[in-house]
Amino acid sequence: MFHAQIPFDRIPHQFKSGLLCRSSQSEKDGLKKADADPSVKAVMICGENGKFSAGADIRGFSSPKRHGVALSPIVSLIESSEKPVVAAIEGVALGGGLEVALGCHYRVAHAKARMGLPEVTIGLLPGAEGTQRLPRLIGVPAALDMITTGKHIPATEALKLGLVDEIVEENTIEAAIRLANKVIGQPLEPRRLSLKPVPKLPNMEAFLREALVKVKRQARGCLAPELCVQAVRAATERPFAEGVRRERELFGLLLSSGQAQALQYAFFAERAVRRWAAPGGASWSSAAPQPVRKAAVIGLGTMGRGIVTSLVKANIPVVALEQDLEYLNKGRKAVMLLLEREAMKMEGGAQTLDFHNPARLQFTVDFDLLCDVDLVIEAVFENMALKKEIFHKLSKICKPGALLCTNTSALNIDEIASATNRPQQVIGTHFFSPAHVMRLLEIIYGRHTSPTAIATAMQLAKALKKVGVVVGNCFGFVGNRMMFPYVQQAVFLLEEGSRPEAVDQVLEDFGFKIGPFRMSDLAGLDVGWRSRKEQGLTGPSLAAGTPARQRHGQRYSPLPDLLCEQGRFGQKTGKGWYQYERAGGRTATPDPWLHDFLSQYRDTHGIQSRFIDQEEILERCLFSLINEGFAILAEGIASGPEHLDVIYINGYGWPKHRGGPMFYASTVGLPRVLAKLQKYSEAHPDVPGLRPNAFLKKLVAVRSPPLKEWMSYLSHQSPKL
Ligand SMILES: CCCCCCCC(=O)CC(=O)SCCNC(=O)CCNC(=O)[C@H](O)C(C)(C)COP(=O)(O)OP(=O)(O)OC[C@H]1O[C@@H](n2cnc3c(N)ncnc32)[C@H](O)[C@@H]1OP(=O)(O)O
Ligand SMILES: NC(=O)C1=CN([C@@H]2O[C@H](COP(=O)(O)OP(=O)(O)OC[C@H]3O[C@@H](n4cnc5c(N)ncnc54)[C@H](O)[C@@H]3O)[C@@H](O)[C@H]2O)C=CC1
Repeated sequence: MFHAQIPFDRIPHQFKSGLLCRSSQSEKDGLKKADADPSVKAVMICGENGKFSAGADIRGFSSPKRHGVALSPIVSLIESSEKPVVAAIEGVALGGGLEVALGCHYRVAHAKARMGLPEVTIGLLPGAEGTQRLPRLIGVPAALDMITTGKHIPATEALKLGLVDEIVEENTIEAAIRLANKVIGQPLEPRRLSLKPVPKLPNMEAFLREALVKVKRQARGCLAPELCVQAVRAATERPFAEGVRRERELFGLLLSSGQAQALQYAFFAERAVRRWAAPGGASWSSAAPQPVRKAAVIGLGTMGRGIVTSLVKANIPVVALEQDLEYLNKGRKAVMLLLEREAMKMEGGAQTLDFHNPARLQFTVDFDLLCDVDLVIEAVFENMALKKEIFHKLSKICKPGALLCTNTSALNIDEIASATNRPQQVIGTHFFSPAHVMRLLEIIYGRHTSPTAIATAMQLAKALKKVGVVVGNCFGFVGNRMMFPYVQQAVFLLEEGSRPEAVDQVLEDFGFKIGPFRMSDLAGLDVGWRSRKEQGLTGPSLAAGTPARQRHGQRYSPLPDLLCEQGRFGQKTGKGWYQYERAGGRTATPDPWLHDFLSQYRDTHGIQSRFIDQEEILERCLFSLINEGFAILAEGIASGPEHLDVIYINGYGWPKHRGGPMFYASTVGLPRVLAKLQKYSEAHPDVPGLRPNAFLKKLVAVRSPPLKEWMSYLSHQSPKL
């Protein structure tokens, strides 16, 4: 028996999963030796440290020195061996790792192992013949599903699909050796996947056509899923060797598309933001979280019900509190409905949801029941006075160590904390709607927030399977602050001659899941209206004689206020920027009433309507958002551009294959972003959001360094960090 280990010479620090090395020379030599040695009757391939392989080192793909795909010859060599080769899969077999296993004649997996071809998620396709072998082994529908989604499947599912021959609860390597000994002398031809035909489907052509349509619709401009379908199609239409040539061609296309780079940047950015840093030098490496054994949520409206659902799913006992019995019953029904749906989705899986047990989920109107919780998340109306009243109460009732979190979307964390006797334990945990679905958790520290509180909130994000991003305190924090100028531009474009459907189309074509007007209709126009009234920008507190389209000397559009005054709150009222089939309807159709309203508005204010092209729509919306991003970086509200990008990808539907707004700016080129902002700012001098930020100008002046170097060009260490 010869035992080959996948070489692990490029293991990133603190990472125990093996990554394939570029040449894999030692493995190649070992296999050749085993084949030539008559005393070796069979070969077993396994990984190190309980992991088969997580595939190639992703950092290697962006390296200019990288040439071609070096793994295919090894996979072919394994497959063509005259002696049976058995893969012993423990931990993970992902990407190139699974492709190696597909080259083996037999596969044994540990029951806890996971397998997948995640290349699509980093903008690639399985480039070591995986798109050709997998359909031959498990059939086109299952292979397409794995290859186009990149999902990791558990060993039990792999066994059902026929991806592995055997699963074991205990020693995988011994089981693989046992199997290898058993099959010595048996013919290998039927086990060589490259020689097998792809199992036929009665309607293959129609199936592939439909798969392509579905994948394209979901991909929103991301190329990799579409090219994955094309590669699998090649497996169904061409002999193996030609299919491999096509796979290689498509792999090359993706590698040079720019999207792969953006997706790989996003992969590492998501991991980089875990290493948070805050004022006074506190950071992820020094601060330890407190355990959260029991939590409470106050307010069971849109956000609270999703937050409760998230906590229950993470197995954290919850007390859910409302202001009165009527709201409580409404909230309880909504939470139960969400949990029942979640339980249905989890049916058949290893985990179950225990939410009928009052020890796990309790509904109440009694604040005294919060006396023993470790953490409270407040999600009541966005009103400072109300929040302060609640936090004051909490600081009296909750035990001394309890963390007090607010889900405010924009309000000042320090002011909320000032109502308590423990400002060091007050922190913003900004969930995104729907809170049980969206992955982002923006974590906002105030002036007094302790490192332990930040570490605990980050730990909570992890427990909820969310991406926590730590940011500083300012109006709107990072995500909403960048969103304000974006939405503002969208509305200004309507004033100047565009229509909601035209603006949304451009941004949806760019890859956003939903354009700004459809988004406002979904979220409810009344939310922003209430906030503007509180800020004195509209409503009864607006000083008499204030010009309709100006506030504090800056351009202001009263259009959203006017819609709200007409009772047009969006989907909930059946009318907003669009019309809907009924109140609560979801299908947006352009509304002739709105078009007339816009023309009358322009006439009233003497605005000359003009045609606005797609380029201007895109640039004014995106570049104003990016410009705000530079301001946020310069003020030290976020530690780096990666934070802004992770926030936008996970909380605002920014297309991941464009890497986030700041990465996108770097691909467009900072000089171009600056020049365009200058141009638009000259045309609209009363719009501060278009005035190029000083940090952007500075970066251009120093010849636009790569994104990872930007922060080193900030002249001062920001007071926030
Ligand atoms: C021969 C060369 C050319 C061949 C070309 C043929 C085509 C290919 O071969 C194609 C490929 O394989 S592409 C790579 C496919 N594999 C993947 O996408 C796996 C990505 N990783 C994961 O899913 C999780 O990290 C995983 C499930 C593995 C582990 O999750 P955890 O939650 O336990 O850990 P993480 O926090 O995600 O990761 C720990 C550290 O490792 C870094 N890392 C993970 N996967 C990496 C990878 N594939 N390449 C480079 N670095 C990787 C990760 O960034 C993190 O680093 P630190 O933040 O510094 O700790
Ligand atoms: N709706 C959204 O998309 C997002 C909202 N947020 C923020 O989350 C918070 C909640 O927003 P929504 O859930 O949309 O509001 P909502 O209006 O849907 O729900 C608020 C709930 O709080 C309850 N409440 C009010 N006073 C209370 C009290 N004294 N004690 C207990 N419960 C009380 C209300 O009865 C209501 O059910 C706000 O601060 C908002 O800015 C944050 C992210 C997104």
